[in-house]
Amino acid sequence: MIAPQRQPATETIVPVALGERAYDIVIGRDTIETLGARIKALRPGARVAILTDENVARAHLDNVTAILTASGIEATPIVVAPGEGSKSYKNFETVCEAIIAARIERNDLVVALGGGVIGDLAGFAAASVRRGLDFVQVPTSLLAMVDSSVGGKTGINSRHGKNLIGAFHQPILVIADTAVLDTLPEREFRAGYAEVAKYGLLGDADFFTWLETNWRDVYAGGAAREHAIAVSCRAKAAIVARDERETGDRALLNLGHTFGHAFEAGAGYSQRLLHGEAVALGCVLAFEFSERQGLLGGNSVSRVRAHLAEAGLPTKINDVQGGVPDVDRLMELIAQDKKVKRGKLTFILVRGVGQAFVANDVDPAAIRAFLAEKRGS
Ligand SMILES: NC(=O)c1ccc[n+]([C@@H]2O[C@H](COP(=O)([O-])OP(=O)(O)OC[C@H]3O[C@@H](n4cnc5c(N)ncnc54)[C@H](O)[C@@H]3O)[C@@H](O)[C@H]2O)c1
Ligand SMILES: O=C(O)C(=O)C[C@@H](O)[C@H](O)[C@H](O)COP(=O)(O)O
Ligand SMILES: [Zn+2]
Repeated sequence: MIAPQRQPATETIVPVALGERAYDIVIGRDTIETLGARIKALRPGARVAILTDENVARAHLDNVTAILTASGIEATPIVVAPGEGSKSYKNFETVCEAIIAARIERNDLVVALGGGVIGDLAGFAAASVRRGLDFVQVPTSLLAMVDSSVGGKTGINSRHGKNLIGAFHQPILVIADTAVLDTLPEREFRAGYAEVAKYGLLGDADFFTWLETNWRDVYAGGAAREHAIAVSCRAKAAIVARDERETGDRALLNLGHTFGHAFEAGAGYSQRLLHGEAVALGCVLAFEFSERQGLLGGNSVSRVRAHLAEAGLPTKINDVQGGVPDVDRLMELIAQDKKVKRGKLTFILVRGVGQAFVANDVDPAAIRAFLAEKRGS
């Protein structure tokens, strides 16, 4: 029986149906209050290491520690610098050593308290220390709530490209407390919205239409925001449940990412271009490229561009602070994408809004010419 300290007003539970690796995503205001009780119910007697970053620690670490302490759970905090640069070999070592030093053992847990950077880093450390520790995701950014905390992709970046070192390692629980978003900077919220819109673009035209009408309410908070988070989590959970390790249509979740990841790497994994911003731009380019390939007509491209731009996201290469690398470097980065097989490029292309598909063997010359035109070189 789970007895939370303070009962959240409403909570939505989205199950991720992965057999013996199944878990719940618990969504709603104040759901973080249930963290201690839920951990106790899932892993009685476990101690935890909480990985977080400096910004999230300032806003939420004391509260989370108090919630765990109230349930009799001993917690050791590990705090890293904020930002994409923290998904590095150096931090991976620091975090693994800190988990080991805290004597987190196989019956214990790692808690990822933060955005996608913390979730990816904590998950990879948990997958690796003592050959695998369980972990809990407590996402604190919109992006982490709708995407990175779900599905078990964990990892760090390489100079050759994004997320090239990592593991599939599912969390045992995800607690997405929407109240935590009250402290999230606006630019970060907008970046997370790109991944929300992605679900509409890749497979749910009605959701995209709903977002076109209701996005301001999603930004404002309240019921529309919780609805958008729940729809996104349901979409991701369904895809992950049928293709956990991306042997098939999980790749749809990569819409916009092949272009986007190359731009992020090109920006040195810096604040010049956030992941969600790169995804927004990448989605527009995926629609434009698909149109160029004769795959879609009508007003889809202008619709997608207009919506993402009005939501405050970059939609043109010129929107990237400091620009993007030259085409040779972009093609080098794209060649390292994890979807590449024997040198053949895979892109997620579209036949319309909500109609994405996995295109294998996309002509590199066509991508190169398209990028050269788009960056004006
Ligand atoms: N594993 C996956 O399936 C998956 C999916 C999507 C993205 N990702 C990864 O996620 C990362 C991006 O995640 P992100 O956008 O959350 O970035 P992030 O983790 O850098 O967090 C964004 C920023 O907001 C701050 N922050 C987070 N929550 C806050 C809060 N509640 N209050 C105040 N500040 C807060 C952080 O300190 C950081 O500065 C990328 O590395 C991307 O590759 C992974
Ligand atoms: O969960 C997935 O699968 C995704 O592709 C979600 C993406 O939003 C996310 O950015 C993911 O980390 C990208 O995966 P990668 O395999 O291209 O690194
Ligand atoms: Zn992403």
